[in-house]
Amino acid sequence: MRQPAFLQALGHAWRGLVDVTTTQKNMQRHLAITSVPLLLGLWLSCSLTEWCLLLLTIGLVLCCEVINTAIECAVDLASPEIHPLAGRSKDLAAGAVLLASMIAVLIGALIFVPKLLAFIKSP
Ligand SMILES: Nc1ncnc2c1ncn2[C@@H]1O[C@H](COP(=O)(O)OP(=O)(O)OP(=O)(O)O)[C@@H](O)[C@H]1O
Repeated sequence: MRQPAFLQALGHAWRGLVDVTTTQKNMQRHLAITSVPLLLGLWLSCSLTEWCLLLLTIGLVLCCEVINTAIECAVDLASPEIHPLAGRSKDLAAGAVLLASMIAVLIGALIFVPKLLAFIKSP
């Protein structure tokens, strides 16, 4: 029996997530680093708003990495040989990941540094 179109699309999207997680070292690094703010958030009792901000920024970085990988695949297919535009396209996609990561670090610092300082100063 054929699956409904929505379930099929969900299956394709899930396959993409499994692909990027199992094949991309950078995605594995992002996922490993993600455990740091999650554990800090639990330990330092983040508020609901802070959790929303943390999850949004983590999601932003992970989504950028998925899109970066998709662009790399498409560029490799369209231009397996060296071409300035192919290089530019990959650099731009990687730049998006870097930008999202820098914003994530900044937001993490804004949330956790005051909490850590208060923890250190507390008797
Ligand atoms: N076809 C190409 N033409 C010109 N430059 C390229 C080409 N492919 C890759 N490059 C250059 O090499 C860099 C690294 O590309 P590569 O495909 O190895 O991605 P990567 O950064 O190693 O990503 P990942 O580690 O996620 O696979 C690109 O950012 C780009 O500057």
